[in-house]
Amino acid sequence: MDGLRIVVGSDDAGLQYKEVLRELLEADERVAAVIDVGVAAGEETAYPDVAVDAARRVAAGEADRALLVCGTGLGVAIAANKVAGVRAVTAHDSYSVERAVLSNDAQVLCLGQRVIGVELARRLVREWVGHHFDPSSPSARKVARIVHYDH
Ligand SMILES: O=C[C@H](O)[C@H](O)COP(=O)(O)O
Repeated sequence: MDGLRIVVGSDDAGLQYKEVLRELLEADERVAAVIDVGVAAGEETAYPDVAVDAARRVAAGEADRALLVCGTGLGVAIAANKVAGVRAVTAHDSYSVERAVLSNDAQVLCLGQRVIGVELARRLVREWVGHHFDPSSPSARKVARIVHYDH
């Protein structure tokens, strides 16, 4: 399997975790490329703008996945889901992260810096990179129904 191309992004409330998680992904041999869409320190871009930028890159095929961080992981998910073809989830436990990929073929994982500790965030991201959707699984026809409602 080819390495993943992953977009990372956050607002100011998620910046610290975004930096930590970007470094973790850059050091992961399962990851081919990491594209950072901000924010940088001192920037206050609103979370919907960062999330939609990242989601559009996934929808355009520029990246395979996106990892987004805000205070709760909620706003970035709501915004990313506005982009047709993108399935973004907020997940703060191991099982949900697994099922987000295996059941929902979600390309975007959203985390809340104000919700979980950094070590849990790191663990969830390491696990997330190891999950891959199986298009021949029984879940595929359900995901196809989500895709149907994109149009
Ligand atoms: O979902 C929104 C995020 O948690 C964001 O980082 C903080 O948003 P707020 O400043 O509107 O609470």
